[in-house]
Amino acid sequence: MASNGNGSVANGNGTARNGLAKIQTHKKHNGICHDDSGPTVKAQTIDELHSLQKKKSAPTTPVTGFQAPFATLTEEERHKQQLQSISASLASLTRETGPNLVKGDPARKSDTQKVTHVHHHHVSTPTIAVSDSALKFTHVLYNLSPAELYEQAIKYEKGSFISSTGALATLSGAKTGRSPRDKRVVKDDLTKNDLWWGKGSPNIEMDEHSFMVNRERAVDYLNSLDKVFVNDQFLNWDTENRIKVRIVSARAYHSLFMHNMCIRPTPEELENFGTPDFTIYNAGQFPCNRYTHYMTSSTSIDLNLARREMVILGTQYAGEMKKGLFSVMHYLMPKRQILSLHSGCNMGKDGDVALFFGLSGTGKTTLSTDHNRYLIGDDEHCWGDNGVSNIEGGCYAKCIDLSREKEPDIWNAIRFGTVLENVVFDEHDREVDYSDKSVTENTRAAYPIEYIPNAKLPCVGPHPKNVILLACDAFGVLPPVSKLNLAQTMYHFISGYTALVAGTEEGIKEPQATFSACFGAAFIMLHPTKYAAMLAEKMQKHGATGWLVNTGWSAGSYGNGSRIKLQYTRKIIDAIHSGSLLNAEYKKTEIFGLEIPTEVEGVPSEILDPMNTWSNKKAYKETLLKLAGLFKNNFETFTNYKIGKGNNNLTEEILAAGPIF
Ligand SMILES: Nc1ncnc2c1ncn2[C@@H]1O[C@H](COP(=O)(O)OP(=O)(O)OP(=O)(O)O)[C@@H](O)[C@H]1O
Ligand SMILES: O=C([O-])CC(=O)C(=O)O
Ligand SMILES: [Ca+2]
Ligand SMILES: [Mn+2]
Repeated sequence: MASNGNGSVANGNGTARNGLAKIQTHKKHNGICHDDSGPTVKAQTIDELHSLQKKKSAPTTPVTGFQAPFATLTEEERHKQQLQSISASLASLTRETGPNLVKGDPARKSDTQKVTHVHHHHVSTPTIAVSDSALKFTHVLYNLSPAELYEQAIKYEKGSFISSTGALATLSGAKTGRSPRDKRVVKDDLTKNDLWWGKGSPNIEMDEHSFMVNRERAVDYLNSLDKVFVNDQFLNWDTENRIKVRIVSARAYHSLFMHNMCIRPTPEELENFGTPDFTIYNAGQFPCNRYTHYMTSSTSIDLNLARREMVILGTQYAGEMKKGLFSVMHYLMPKRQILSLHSGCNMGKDGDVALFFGLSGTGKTTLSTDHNRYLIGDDEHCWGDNGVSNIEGGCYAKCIDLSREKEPDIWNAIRFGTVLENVVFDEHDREVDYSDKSVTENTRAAYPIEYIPNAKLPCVGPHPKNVILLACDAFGVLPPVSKLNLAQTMYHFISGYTALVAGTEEGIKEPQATFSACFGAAFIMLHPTKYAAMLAEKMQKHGATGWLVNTGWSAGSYGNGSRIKLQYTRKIIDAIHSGSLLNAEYKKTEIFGLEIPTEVEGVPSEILDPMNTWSNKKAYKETLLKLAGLFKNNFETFTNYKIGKGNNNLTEEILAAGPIF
């Protein structure tokens, strides 16, 4: 076929042979057609073009004078120090030479060339490599940004996808929740008298040697990889009691999760980071060795307080890192007379602070995320002499049955940067189906706290006015709200009650009572009475009021009744915050002796006394007695302990504040 010289194929009369109009192109006077007439790119080769795309991050540390330890160093020296610090973290403790570290992605040649001369800190003069691992390089991906971590996850981690709203949807593997029975704590001269051991304690002992075996296993695994992720971040918004943490992990998912959940350092803070106070080695893809003493499964989460280290083997569930660090805070903070709390926390416009205690799934995140109040944090706090501070830099919300209408702020936080764990989505449009439990019921979203529009930054506040204890009572006999005196607050705090529903699919199942001291027995390190005494002292000193809120069932147990509407629970919480509930009219319930209001604005009065909502009064009474018996049995282990110092009679009052029948 002939061409007419300007590139289009046509017959002589301006109409293409198939009858379509002739394609008009710009005709330059020399008769040559150009692809376009716009400005051209300032590159001669494709590599050059790509190099234009990214500009170097701006230098972050202004030279501020001699108070900053790194200020006199060149950027290159600073990088070298950082790498040496990381190399020290990753060093095997049994070999002469540590890993050779390189900053950057091994897939990118230009990154690799940046720093190839940094060697292990032990090695100042060249030595003969004694093992193959000493010959290879480990690439360190240090404090990557969410965008970089997305790229890593999507390129290299199966099961990573971008959801329709921009979140990173991923899978945590075989474990979709924490493994408390696989937690081990090194028992040594330091911890044997300090910590809570034995019945009811979450601290299952291991010896130092077994810890080192697991540590070496994790470090060798991590060093065998082409690359590891390193996060250097902070815990605790109270800057005087801030802890520097380093997380070494093998997955971009883990790095992004911790980026969101810990406090993110500013570039300046990062450059002056120095040596971490605590290090996590997350080798979760790799199992522990069951021939190792104290190992009872392939999963082990090991805490060594003396070494300030934690090792994770055999579970990729990211919550282990979050809650592992929380355990560390439960040890370190009380030593400084600061109370660590498994609670949410928010603040009203007038500065009134509320704490929300409760076990998993009782509503800490849901109820502390309140559009009319400032969010201080959703899960882990400290209460010290200056007030409260959040330990974390992010939130970890349950997603099952999440709806835009009921929880708009959480819904809107699920966007670019958020980690979405174990959710199910449409294969084409990536719309998440929050009702789908195919992978697990424990679907989760981890997002930075700034994603909540009314987050209080920095996340600190004054002393709490209200202390709200949340229980999801699947028996349906606890009132939706009761006002507690101090002894009752302590009784319920130490009991740490909630009821879970065993099986949600196969029809009616018996609810199961869970008692977890301080609403967080899985994370506390000292005896529960130590935390209880501190809470009592602080509540008394600052005049805080205690409340018990049942976010669980009404009008019958699970199977007959139904969960109290979130809308009603929110009204109850509103009335607590505003102070109006303090002045309501109260009556006392039988057995539990709880003070219940007769009216709450926006809540049908008949549901305030659970007895009214049960059609079968006999069944109500039986269930109430059954639950009271469970409380009594559980509390027996605490009857031999004294709460607080001196000859106060709080201990007796607390014992008397339980159910009487
Ligand atoms: N009346 C209610 N009050 C509070 N939450 C409710 C209520 N009814 C249903 N829910 C649901 O219960 C769940 C409460 O979970 P939430 O994430 O707040 O738990 P959590 O206490 O923060 O636990 P975790 O410590 O595991 O993060 C949410 O999915 C919420 O939608
Ligand atoms: O730790 C987790 O996996 C989630 C959580 O907040 C809890 O269980 O209290
Ligand atoms: Ca939560
Ligand atoms: Mn929690």
